[in-house]
Amino acid sequence: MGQIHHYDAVVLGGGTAGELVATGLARAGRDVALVERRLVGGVSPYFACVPSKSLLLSARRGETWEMALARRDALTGRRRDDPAAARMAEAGVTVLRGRGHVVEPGAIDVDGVRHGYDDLVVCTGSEPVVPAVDGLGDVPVWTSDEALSVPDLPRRLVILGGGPVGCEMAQVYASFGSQVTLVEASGRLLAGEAPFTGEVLADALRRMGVDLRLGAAASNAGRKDTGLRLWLSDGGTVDADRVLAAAGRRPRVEGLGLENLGVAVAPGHGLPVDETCRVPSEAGRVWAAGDVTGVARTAHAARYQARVVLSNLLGRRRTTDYRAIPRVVYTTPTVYSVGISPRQADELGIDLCTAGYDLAATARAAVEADERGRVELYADRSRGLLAGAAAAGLYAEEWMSEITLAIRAETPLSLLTDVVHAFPTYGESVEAPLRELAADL
Ligand SMILES: Cc1cc2nc3c(=O)[nH]c(=O)nc-3n(C[C@H](O)[C@H](O)[C@H](O)COP(=O)(O)OP(=O)(O)OC[C@H]3O[C@@H](n4cnc5c(N)ncnc54)[C@H](O)[C@@H]3O)c2cc1C
Ligand SMILES: NC(=O)c1ccc[n+]([C@@H]2O[C@H](COP(=O)([O-])OP(=O)(O)OC[C@H]3O[C@@H](n4cnc5c(N)ncnc54)[C@H](O)[C@@H]3O)[C@@H](O)[C@H]2O)c1
Repeated sequence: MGQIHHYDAVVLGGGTAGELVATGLARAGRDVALVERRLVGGVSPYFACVPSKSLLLSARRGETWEMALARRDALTGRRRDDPAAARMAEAGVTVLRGRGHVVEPGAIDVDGVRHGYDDLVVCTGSEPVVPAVDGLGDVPVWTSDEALSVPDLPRRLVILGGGPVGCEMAQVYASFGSQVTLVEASGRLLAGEAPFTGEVLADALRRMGVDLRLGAAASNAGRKDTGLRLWLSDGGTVDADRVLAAAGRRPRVEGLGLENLGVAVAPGHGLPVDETCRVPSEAGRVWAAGDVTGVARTAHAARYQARVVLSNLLGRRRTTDYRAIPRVVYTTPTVYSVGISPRQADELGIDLCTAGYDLAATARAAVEADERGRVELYADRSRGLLAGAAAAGLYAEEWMSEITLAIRAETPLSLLTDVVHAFPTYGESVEAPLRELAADL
């Protein structure tokens, strides 16, 4: 097998992270190839962030399913990647279509053709986990890929998992008329986040007619004359026409030839990276960014890590700081979490001082005629600084950025309490809890 070209860098995986690294390197004059086996752009524009947010917006506006599909398919470019590939070419990136597999340090095979590189950047993303449920292979199962790309509107949909994907999809499909049952193994929705967020969301979903089965896992599945049946660990059953597996995603590390670089990945974990996003390896310069690292698993975190890799590759040392990466669920109301959660604080033995505020007490809630939601701020008592926050409320994805900045910048509470918010906004809701924390610490 002859080597056809030696690149300064090969980026393996052309999603959110890979595109950013590859274009940045090319624009800086480096000879760079992007290896992509499916669609240039990865999952976000075609199967994840963009279509899910489009459908949620259509649901909120009360559009018909047909209008929502038309909007979704236009925004995703009907899942064609020509524009994204053209952007790469314009930036000077060589796109190598096919499956990449490292054969030895400095050499990668792409569908039978060998290419050389100085730096390798692994940006292969993640893949959905279909839970091990007996009989699930015999019934129609979607992952978010299908739920966000096909035109079907199942009459009865059962969703396995009450994380961000399960909650967003429950709201979408229930809004457009599917009878939705959501099965979540732990006792609440968004199990890793502040408990009130899952409660606010559960209330919103129940009001739309979603049947929530919390604290129950699916144990068996089978076909029925009309559709399928799921048997749950709490003895209950669910009849439906389709299952949507929303039970998490795993970093895509298999089949990449990482063993040929002496890189070991612990089962169920992401590709290990140091604070510069470099993969510890004896075999050359290997970097990683995005879901494959398993760190923060959002598009904005993928872009952040990609910028860190890019900077280091261009000779400007930069390190990551994950203290204030937002985690947002774009339902109505929105759930926004950032920094440390009460559960993480418990696990880490961090003493949190908590102050909260119900959005109903803001003038904005009266104006919007929407009193749902709450904000909670968490300060690290030993440091006297904000360490985390959570909010469930309309537009929280916009008005919580200030708290994100405060956590990242370690802004003193005395200064935060001097910030003036416009009236009438939901943003005013952080003023009272900030004063409370400043008084307590
Ligand atoms: C339903 C859903 C909704 C989401 N909504 C949001 C949201 O609203 N906001 C948000 O911030 N995040 C959201 N996310 C998460 C977000 O989509 C991901 O964090 C982000 O897209 C990860 O980007 P990435 O570059 O790491 O991976 P990807 O975009 O998955 O890119 C990886 C690429 O690598 C390619 N690849 C893999 N292996 C190989 C190989 N061997 N050879 C060649 N190519 C290969 C794949 O084909 C893929 O194109 C959502 C996720 C889902 C599932
Ligand atoms: N808005 C966003 O930023 C956004 C939106 C969607 C997804 N994402 C990303 O995608 C990733 C995957 O999201 P997700 O919601 O699929 O995963 P998740 O891991 O967040 O949640 C999966 C849930 O499924 C439950 N579960 C697992 N097996 C089950 C079973 N057999 N029966 C019932 N419940 C079961 C788990 O208890 C868990 O609560 C997340 O890491 C997230 O960062 C982000």
